[in-house]
Amino acid sequence: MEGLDCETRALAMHNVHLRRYGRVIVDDVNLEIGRGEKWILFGPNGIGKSSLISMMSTRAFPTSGDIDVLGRRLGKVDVFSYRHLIGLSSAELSRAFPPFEDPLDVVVTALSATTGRWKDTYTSDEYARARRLMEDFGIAYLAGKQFGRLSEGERTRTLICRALMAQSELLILDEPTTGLDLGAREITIRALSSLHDDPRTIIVVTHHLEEIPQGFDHIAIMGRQSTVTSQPDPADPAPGTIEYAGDLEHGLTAERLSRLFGMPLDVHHIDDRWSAFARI
Ligand SMILES: Nc1ncnc2c1ncn2[C@@H]1O[C@H](COP(=O)(O)OP(=O)(O)OP(=O)(O)O)[C@@H](O)[C@H]1O
Repeated sequence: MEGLDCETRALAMHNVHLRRYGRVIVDDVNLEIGRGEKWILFGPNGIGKSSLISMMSTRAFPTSGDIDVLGRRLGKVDVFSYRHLIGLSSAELSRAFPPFEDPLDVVVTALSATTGRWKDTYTSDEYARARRLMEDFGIAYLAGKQFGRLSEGERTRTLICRALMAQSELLILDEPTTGLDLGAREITIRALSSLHDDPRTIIVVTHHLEEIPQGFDHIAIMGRQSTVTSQPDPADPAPGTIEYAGDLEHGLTAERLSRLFGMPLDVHHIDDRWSAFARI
């Protein structure tokens, strides 16, 4: 692969395709992310963002193409030898925990990359760090409760704390503000904005421009792979691919977003926050 070398590259995808049950979901994705960079992954519903995240986090393998995560080629190196270097927060991951698990343990078990505490033990310093993270995200009160009984917003924030707890080099947060009320959303965006100079590589998936944390200055935008057949088929939509990867300012244009969502949109960037609205 060209571009960044493996020392400076956190992630590289080259001609990546993913097929599920005979249907191509992700088509010809090429993407390079440098170590320490802060990226947004953006695109319409069903375009393949979560599928891409599954591969970036070593939970799924491409049907064809090459993926290098933290310098290891997916499929060539045992993923369990380096998965602890990847912090992940996603709705899918939240289903992996026993319902009676203490949210504090959900956070602290990131250190051993396990989902469910058993014989593993953690130091008081490690628990203190987990509690501090939960305080930062406004969920310190959840310690001692049961993970399975949390609201969607509480679960989401617990998983973000868990992703930050791990000694990871790559952090992937899939829709970290889903289900959060306005206050919780702003606390989360502020906490993520404070990571702008963190040495870790961070990728945040979001649907809403106003949820882009400050300091996240790269964006990968997914769109439908254009086909030679002119008419789009709603029953069998074309697979998703990366149609733009680069800096936010050049990526988030009204013209591109209007085309992507099939409606005239205005894009605003005020006081370091982005937003988009349909043109009336
Ligand atoms: N295991 C699977 N088997 C079959 N189809 C799948 C599978 N996983 C995802 N898909 C399909 O692949 C497409 C992309 O799904 P994916 O969840 O990656 O999209 P997304 O961009 O994350 O969507 P959203 O924004 O709605 O969360 C969808 O059409 C989905 O139905």
